[in-house]
Amino acid sequence: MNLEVQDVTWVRRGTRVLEHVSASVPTGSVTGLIGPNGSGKTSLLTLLAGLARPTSGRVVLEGRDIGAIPIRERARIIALLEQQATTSLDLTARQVVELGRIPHRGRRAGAVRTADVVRQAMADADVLHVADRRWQTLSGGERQRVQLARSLAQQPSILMLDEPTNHLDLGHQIGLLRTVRRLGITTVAALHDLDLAAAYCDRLVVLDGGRVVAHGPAAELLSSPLIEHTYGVRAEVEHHSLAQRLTVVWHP
Ligand SMILES: Nc1ncnc2c1ncn2[C@@H]1O[C@H](COP(=O)(O)OP(=O)(O)OP(=O)(O)O)[C@@H](O)[C@H]1O
Repeated sequence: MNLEVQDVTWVRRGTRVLEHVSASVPTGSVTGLIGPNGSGKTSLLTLLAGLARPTSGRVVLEGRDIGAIPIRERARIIALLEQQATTSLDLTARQVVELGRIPHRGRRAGAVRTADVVRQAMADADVLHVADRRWQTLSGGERQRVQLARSLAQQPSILMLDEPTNHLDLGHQIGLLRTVRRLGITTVAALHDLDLAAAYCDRLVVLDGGRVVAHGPAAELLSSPLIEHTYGVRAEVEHHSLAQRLTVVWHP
């Protein structure tokens, strides 16, 4: 599923939160959105997920304007894991994950057993052991992983993740991004951790002030000038020979 942002500008309540943004999300790739707080990452994910319309420009999914795709059809294609995903309902973790199956309800073609899909999604997100716990009793990291399982249960072609590693310990941060890579779903993830972004993304798009200031292969894009210019932080970007990836060493 090819997804493209074409010269998008979005004005929200008088603020220009995205300006002339163009980007493409190649099928099967993991694209990282990086940039400082308020640079427009969540806004771009919101438009990519078709949850709002840009002021100008287009978001195009397989040649169709995303706004023209009916909500239920869109929900079978795209899952969005929001930054503060929550539920006010008194549900168990498993029931929260089952909500991901709603867009597929009543469909006979290729019917799969909901219970199997839900179990697999919970295994992938490492939350089977909390399946029967009430949502409200889960820790922040457990909730985050249950919401990931809910997105995976949606069986989307495209996965949007807004700061998915929030609340997660180091092992689960790595585990989540490895899982996403292993599943091979086309993914767009807003990330703050530049080491993780360099290690697990194929491509990076760098936003600053609502504009794309750099984009390219994750293995090459990060540099000292880019980090200093974008984040106002002096840092060295080194190739770690043992880990075989770029690492960012910042100066105090
Ligand atoms: N509903 C809204 N109405 C008006 N402006 C908004 C709205 N939501 C966000 N903004 C503004 O849009 C800009 C981009 O916000 P956005 O949440 O997309 O940034 P972000 O890069 O995801 O930030 P963070 O890293 O802090 O999550 C910010 O200036 C923000 O204040």
